[in-house]
Amino acid sequence: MKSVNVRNMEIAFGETRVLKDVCFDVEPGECFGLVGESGSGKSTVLRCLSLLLSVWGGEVKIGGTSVRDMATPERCRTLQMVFQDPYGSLHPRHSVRTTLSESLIVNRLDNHQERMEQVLTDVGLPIDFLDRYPHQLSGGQRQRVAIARALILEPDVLLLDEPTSALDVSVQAEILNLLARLRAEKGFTYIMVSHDLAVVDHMCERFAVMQAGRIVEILPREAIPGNGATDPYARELIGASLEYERAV
Ligand SMILES: Nc1ncnc2c1ncn2[C@@H]1O[C@H](COP(=O)(O)OP(=O)(O)OP(=O)(O)O)[C@@H](O)[C@H]1O
Repeated sequence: MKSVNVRNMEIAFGETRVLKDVCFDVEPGECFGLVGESGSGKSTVLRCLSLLLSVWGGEVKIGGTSVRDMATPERCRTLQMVFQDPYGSLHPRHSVRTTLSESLIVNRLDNHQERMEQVLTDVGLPIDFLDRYPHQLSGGQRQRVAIARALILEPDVLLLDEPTSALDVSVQAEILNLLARLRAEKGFTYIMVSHDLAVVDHMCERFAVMQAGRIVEILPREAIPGNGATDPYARELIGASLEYERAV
């Protein structure tokens, strides 16, 4: 299990400063949430962390090593990302076998068939799904394949960018339960972006509230039910979510 330490992360697109002095620490094996209004910079934090965006200021350490000091194969085996949209993130003409074996080939791992069968079993899919294509899968099954693709390199840290928000409500709980089970079994550290505080309450030990590129408060999940936030924006966000839940 590995810790994640983010220090003074900042990035600008043109003249617009999108992240400003973002700092947080995630314990080994913890699930840490990022919440906040649309455009506050949550996904950008994950994209900087994973070096999908490379030109940013500050430092990220995973298990004490700076992500910038890791060679690409080491970084891929340390940190993987699962995206919101399982339709967009899988290549439509690649079978599940091709999708999973690509990472194994690039990272020069052996025992492909055994690893692919194990990872499909881990995400609760039958082994004969290896020969299916994305259009032959439901939304939930596609997201399971996307999770399998992230898991097959046996990373320490998973970055989850709204992993259930593109799915039907009935499937969301299944995927969240799968992610919770995998964390318990494999000791992953999760950083999870969500706009849904009920999901954060279910999954995360702590969460950061972001507004306009800054973290305004870091709270334990226990702060949600009684709205224990002190920052005015964080109080407003939690208050609105509690009100919504009472109304539905
Ligand atoms: N490559 C880019 N070029 C220019 N601006 C960008 C780029 N990527 C993100 N932004 C801007 O940065 C800001 C933060 O975007 P980001 O996607 O991180 O927000 P978010 O909090 O994840 O929002 P949402 O909840 O809607 O996904 C937005 O104003 C967005 O338009």
